[in-house]
Amino acid sequence: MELRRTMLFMPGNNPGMLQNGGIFGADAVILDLEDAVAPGEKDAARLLVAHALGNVDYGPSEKVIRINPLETFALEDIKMIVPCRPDALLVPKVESVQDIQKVAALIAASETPGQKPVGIVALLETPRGIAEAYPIAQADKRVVALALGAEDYTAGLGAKRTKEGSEIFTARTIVVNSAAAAGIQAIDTPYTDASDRAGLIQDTEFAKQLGFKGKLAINPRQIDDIHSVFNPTEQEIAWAERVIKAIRRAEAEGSGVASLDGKMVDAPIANRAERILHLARLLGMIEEAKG
Ligand SMILES: CC(C)(COP(=O)(O)OP(=O)(O)OC[C@H]1O[C@@H](n2cnc3c(N)ncnc32)[C@H](O)[C@@H]1OP(=O)(O)O)[C@@H](O)C(=O)NCCC(=O)NCCSC(=O)C[C@@](O)(CC(=O)O)C(=O)O
Ligand SMILES: [Mg+2]
Repeated sequence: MELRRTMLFMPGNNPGMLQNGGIFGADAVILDLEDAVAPGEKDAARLLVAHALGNVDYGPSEKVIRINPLETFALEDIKMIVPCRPDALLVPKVESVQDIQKVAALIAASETPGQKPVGIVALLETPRGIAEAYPIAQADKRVVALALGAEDYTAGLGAKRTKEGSEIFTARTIVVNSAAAAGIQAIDTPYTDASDRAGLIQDTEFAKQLGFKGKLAINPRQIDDIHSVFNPTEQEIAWAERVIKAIRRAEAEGSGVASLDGKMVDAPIANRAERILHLARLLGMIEEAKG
């Protein structure tokens, strides 16, 4: 599975940001054709984003384009953008299985022979989208992640948006559970105050605790802080290695349960340890053989 600890938005009509977006080390860059671009600028932004895909080096960052909703400019976006070989499309305001199926069919019709299949990240940001989260997550094999958009969502609810986020708790757990049930990733809503580092870290820690695998970002300053929350710590890696050793020892003795520092270690705990070690390996924090 791709690393998507950070997915950095950049407005599709801002040549400076599109040019530099690859230098910040985000796991994914999102070139935005939707809400960051005014209706009158959609055609120009589409051309600019297509040009950036062909000419800007985004390094190892996954290249994701946020298209417009199906009922507005999605068709034009997909026709021009898909042949430029993005890795995935971020589809906003997804509300149903049919939305995903329509986008998947349009992508298939625009892919060129031999092209790596373009994935879909479904952005759930309406009450109906949250209500349909699991069917959406497993609507098509192109769907690689669900993302939560809390600003549009709380506007749709008529809820007050707060810093501590109690109004989005239910939506967050629904998104995480639906993604996990479908075997794909859940990506958390952006933290919109780009100057509030402490708030960002706290919000990201909570998202990680709930099971999110990454967070949307709006400013390059947010990237290192989000990564450091999602990266396993040295202590977590050491714990995971000890858990795996303990469970292997127990298995050799014919048991599925081990004791580590007086605490029970069994299959789900070993699975959690394996996930930590897998992430640590992906990040080059440990070598292959150590797991
Ligand atoms: C937030 C702010 C205005 C702050 O401005 P500031 O001026 O304070 O930025 P500074 O930090 O001072 O910039 C220092 C240097 O970094 C460069 N730089 C900044 N940001 C960069 C970037 N993103 N990519 C590359 N480069 C960047 C900048 O060009 C400068 O470069 P240089 O001049 O060379 O020094 C700015 O970051 C920004 O515009 N962000 C993107 C906003 C955006 O895309 N929003 C739409 C997507 S969210 C969304 O839609 C979610 C949702 O769907 C969710 C829902 O529904 O809930 C919804 O609907 O809301
Ligand atoms: Mg939105």
